[in-house]
Amino acid sequence: MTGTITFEDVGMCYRLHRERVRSLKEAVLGGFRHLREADELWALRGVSFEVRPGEAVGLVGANGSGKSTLLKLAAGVLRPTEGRVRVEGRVAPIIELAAGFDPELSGRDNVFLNGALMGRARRDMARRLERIFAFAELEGFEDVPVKNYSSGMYARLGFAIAVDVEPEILVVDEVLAVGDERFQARCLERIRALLAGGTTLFLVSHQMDQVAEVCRRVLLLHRGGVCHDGAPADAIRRYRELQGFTPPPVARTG
Ligand SMILES: Nc1ncnc2c1ncn2[C@@H]1O[C@H](COP(=O)(O)OP(=O)(O)OP(=O)(O)O)[C@@H](O)[C@H]1O
Repeated sequence: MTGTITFEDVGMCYRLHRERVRSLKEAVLGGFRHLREADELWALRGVSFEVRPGEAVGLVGANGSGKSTLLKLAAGVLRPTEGRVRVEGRVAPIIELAAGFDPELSGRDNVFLNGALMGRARRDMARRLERIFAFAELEGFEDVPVKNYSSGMYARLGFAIAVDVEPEILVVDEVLAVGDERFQARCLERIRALLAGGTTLFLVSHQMDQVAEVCRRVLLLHRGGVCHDGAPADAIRRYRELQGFTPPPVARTG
């Protein structure tokens, strides 16, 4: 069904190349060369779940637990080493700053580039240009190469493009944290409007209040596996337990 994301026993293994200096004896005998060793790192292993059309699912976990890797698999940017990822519907990924952007090109040309990456015709994107720059509040920056944008401006443009193309699945990685508070509020408002229209949302965030506000279900990742899948309050409590974190007491007034 359109808007569905299915992971079946998914594993993702990265190859890491590490440089190791040989011992003095090895170096003298073999010449001063660095030895390259290939190590495997399983960022995800045995991950299975299904996100149904119109669901708003949060993804939380400590740094390095595999959240971005999981989103990149859902967005089709990565292919799993093992298992199966099935995505039915048009995905608009807002993955990481500058993903899908060419820094040398102008903001306008990057809109066309991003549109093409999401399978949109140039004519279609031309029709959307003005609205995209208006939502991003970047009028006047259409012809500036995006390498001269600030990180917040990048994030604004990326978000504005993704939400304008009416995606069936919106995949959002942490970018909301980059925009200023007012822009974050506008992004959340737009996300809610898309959810009301039936868009599926997959959201990574370290801001637990944001996750609890937008999502009805949360997956908690721990060392590359899903260790909780359920109501946001329970997942957030487990997450904090795993981190050994107790939120500070709320200050009382009056
Ligand atoms: N391109 C890559 N090559 C090698 N290892 C990688 C690559 N990308 C991620 N990793 C490793 O995979 C693991 C999971 O990384 P990932 O970025 O998915 O975590 P994350 O939960 O999104 O972290 P964060 O909260 O810091 O963004 C980490 O150990 C990381 O070092």
